[in-house]
Amino acid sequence: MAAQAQQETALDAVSDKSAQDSLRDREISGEQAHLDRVYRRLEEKIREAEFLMNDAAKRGQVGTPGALAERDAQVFRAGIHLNRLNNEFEDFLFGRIDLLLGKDGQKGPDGAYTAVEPADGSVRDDNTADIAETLHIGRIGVLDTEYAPLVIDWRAPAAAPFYRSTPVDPGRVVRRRVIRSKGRRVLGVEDDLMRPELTAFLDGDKLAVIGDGALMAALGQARSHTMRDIVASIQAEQDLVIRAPAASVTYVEGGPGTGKTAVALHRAAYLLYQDRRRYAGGILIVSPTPLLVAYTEGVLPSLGEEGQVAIRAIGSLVDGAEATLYDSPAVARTKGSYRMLRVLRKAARGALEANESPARLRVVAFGRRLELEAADLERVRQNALSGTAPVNMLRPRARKLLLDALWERSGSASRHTDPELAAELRSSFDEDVASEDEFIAFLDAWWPELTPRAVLEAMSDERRLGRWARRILNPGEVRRTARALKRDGLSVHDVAILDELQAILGTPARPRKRRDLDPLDQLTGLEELMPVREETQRERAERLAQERVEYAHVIVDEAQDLTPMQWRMVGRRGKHATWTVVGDPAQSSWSDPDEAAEARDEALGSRPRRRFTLTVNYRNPAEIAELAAKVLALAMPGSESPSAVRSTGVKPRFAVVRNSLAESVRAEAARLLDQVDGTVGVVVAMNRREEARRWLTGLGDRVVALGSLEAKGLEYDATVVVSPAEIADESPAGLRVLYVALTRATQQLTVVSAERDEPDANGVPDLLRD
Ligand SMILES: Nc1ncnc2c1ncn2[C@@H]1O[C@H](COP(=O)(O)OP(=O)(O)OP(=O)(O)O)[C@@H](O)[C@H]1O
Repeated sequence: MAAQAQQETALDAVSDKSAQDSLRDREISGEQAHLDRVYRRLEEKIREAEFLMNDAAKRGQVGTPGALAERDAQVFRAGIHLNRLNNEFEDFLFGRIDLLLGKDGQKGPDGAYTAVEPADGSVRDDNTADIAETLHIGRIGVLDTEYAPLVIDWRAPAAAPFYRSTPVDPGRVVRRRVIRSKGRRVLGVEDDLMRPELTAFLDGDKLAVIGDGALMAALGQARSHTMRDIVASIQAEQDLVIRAPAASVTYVEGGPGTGKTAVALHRAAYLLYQDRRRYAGGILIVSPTPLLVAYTEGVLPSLGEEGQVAIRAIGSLVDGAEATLYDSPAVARTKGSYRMLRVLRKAARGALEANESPARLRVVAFGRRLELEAADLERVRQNALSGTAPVNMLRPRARKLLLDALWERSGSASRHTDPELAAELRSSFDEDVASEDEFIAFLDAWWPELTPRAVLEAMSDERRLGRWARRILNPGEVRRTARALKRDGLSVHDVAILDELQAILGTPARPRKRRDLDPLDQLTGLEELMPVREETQRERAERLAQERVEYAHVIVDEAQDLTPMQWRMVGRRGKHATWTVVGDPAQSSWSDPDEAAEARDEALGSRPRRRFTLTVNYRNPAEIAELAAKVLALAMPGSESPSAVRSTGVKPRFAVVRNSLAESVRAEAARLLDQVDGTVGVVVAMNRREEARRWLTGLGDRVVALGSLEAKGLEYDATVVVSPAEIADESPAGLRVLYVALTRATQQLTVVSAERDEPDANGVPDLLRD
C-alpha cells in the first residue's frame, strides 16, 4: 500500500515536472517570438536608413557630399552594431514586466503608460485582475512601426518598476520576469510575483510563473577577470542611487560587495541616457587601481556606452604620468597628507634657486656696462616672489623688476626731470636691454619655466627638501621621502603631487584644442540604434581626458581611499561638476580618515549631499561575511556589516604553514582551482607581491597573486588570504586593509596562517578568533 502511494506520488511529481517543463517551453517560445520581432525591426531600421540614403543620393536632396558621407557612415555603423547585437550581447533583451492598468491612462514618450499606481478597480473584488500592459526591458529602446514600444531602454522611466517593484510595494507590477538569452536565442526565463495574492489573466490565460529567482542565479555564476553588468537584476535600493537626479553630490556608502562599483557604472550609463548632450564625454570615473579599471571597463560598453566615459585609475589622472611604483605606508602617509601642500608651495618657489642659477647679471645699455650682483638679484627675486600668482606666471613680473633694478643702476632716472622724456627714455632702455642675448639667456637660467617634474626631482635632494619642509616634516620623513623620490618612476602619490605642482606653478596660456562634436548629437532618424564608435573605449577615454580639463560629472569609486592630496587633484577636475561619491569608511587604507574627510569636503565644496546606504552584500556568502565581520569589529568597532544575501554551506578553511609558506600557499591555491570554475585570487602583504607571483608559476591564468592594496574592488570565485597578521601590521590602516582582503571571494575562502598569526589548534589565526 505504502509502496503504491509512494509510486503515485512519484508519478505525480514526474507529471508535475513535465507540465512545468512544457509551461516553461511555452513561455520561452513566447519570448523568442518577441525577440524575433525585435531583431526584425532592427534590421528593418537598417534597411530603412539605407533606403533613405540611397533615395536621397539619387534625388540629390540631402545636400553636401559631406552630409551624404556622414549618413553613409551612420548606416555602416548601424550595420556593425546589429552585428554586435547578434554576436556579443548575451542578453540584449533581459526583462519584462506585466502591469495592471495605470491610474490616469497617460502615456509617456516611450509609448508606455506613466502611472506608477494601479487604477481603482484594476483588481476585482475576488482578487482577480487583467494584465493591461506588458513591457519588455532591454539595453536600448526599440519602437515598432506604430511607435509602440517593442523594447524599453532599461534607463527609461517606464523601466524603473522593473527594478523598484517589491512584494511590499508592488505598484502596478504583477509579474517581473528576467529573460536569459544568447545572441538571438532565448535560453530561459525566471519570474518573481510581486502580487502573489492575485490571480491575474493575460489575454484570457492565467499568468504563468516560472523558476525561482534571477538574482540568486546571477550571484552564483563563476567570476572571470572582467566584471559583468547587473542590468537584469539591479535591486531596488541600488536603483534609487542609479536614478538619483544628478544634482550636487550623490553620496553612497555601503559595505563590501553591496554593489557600489556596479551602481557607479550603471549610474554613468543612466546619466548619459538622461542627458547625452551634457554628459557624452563629460563623465569621469576615478578608480583606485589600474587592475580595477581593467576589471570594470567592459561594463559600460556592455550597456551600450562605448567610449563615452573616461574611467581612470587615480595614478593615471595626469597626462604623461603613469604610476608604476608603490610607496611604503610611511612615505605614502607623508606624500598624501595636507602637510605636503605646504612643502610643495615652498618647493615650487625654492626650485627656482635649485638650478645652476647665475650669480650676476651683466648687460650693456645705452653704451654703458651695467651689473647686478648676487645680493641685488636675491632682492629682486624675493620681491618678485612676494606676488601670489603661480610661479611660472611671475616670470614677466621678475623680468620687469630686473629692468627696474638695471634702470636704477644706470642712474638715468635722476638725470631727466621731464616725465615724458624720462618715460620715453625708459621705454627704449627696456627695449634695448630686453633684446640683448645676455639678458635673455640670463632670464632663462635665472627664472626658467618650471615643470612639475623638475620640482619633484629637486625634492629628491634631502638637504633641499629639508629646507623646504622645515617645521612641516620631521627629519625622518624628509629622509624617507627624498629617498623614495630618487627611484626611477612614479607612485600614485607622486602623480597627485605633480598635479598640485602644476597648479602651483601655473601653465602659461596655450591654445585650446577644439572638442569634436559627438556624432550622436547629429544622429537623427536612428535613435533606436546605439552609437558605434570606431575608436576603442580606451582610446577615446584617453583622448577625452587629454582634451578635457574638467568634467560635467565626476564619479569617485572607493572614495574612502583618497588622500587629501588626491582629493585636491580630483577636485580640480570637477570644479563645476555634479558628483557621485561611493565608498566604505571601513575599507579605508588611508591612515588619517579625518584629514581625508576634510579634503573631501573641500573638493565637494558646499554642494548639498544626497546620502544613500547600500545594505546587502551580493558578493560574499554568509559564511565568509561572518568571518570578515570579526575583523570589522576590530577595525571599526560599532560599525555594521552588510547582510549577506546567500549562503553556500562552505565554511572558510584555515591552513597552517608546515614547511614553507610558498608550498602551503601553492597547495591551497591548487586545491581551490580544482573546486571552482572561475578565478582564484591569492592576497598577500604588499612586500610579498613579487615572491607570491613566483609561488604560483605554472598554475595557469585562472589564479593571480595580489598585494593587499591591489585587491581593492576586485573579486574572485575563491581567495587565499596569506598571513592576516602580516597584512594587518603593514600600516596603521592594516586592519581595514585585511577586511578588504577577506571580502573578495564569491564562493570560497582559505586563510593561510604563518607563525606570526599565532594560529590555534584548528589553524584559526589570533585575529580571526571570537
Ligand atoms: N543587483 C545585483 N545583481 C547581481 N549581482 C550584483 C548585484 N549587485 C551587486 N552584484 C554583484 O556583487 C558583486 C559586488 O559588487 P561591487 O563590486 O559593485 O561591490 P562593491 O560595493 O563595490 O564592493 P567593494 O566595496 O568590496 O569593492 C559584483 O560581482 C556585482 O556584480
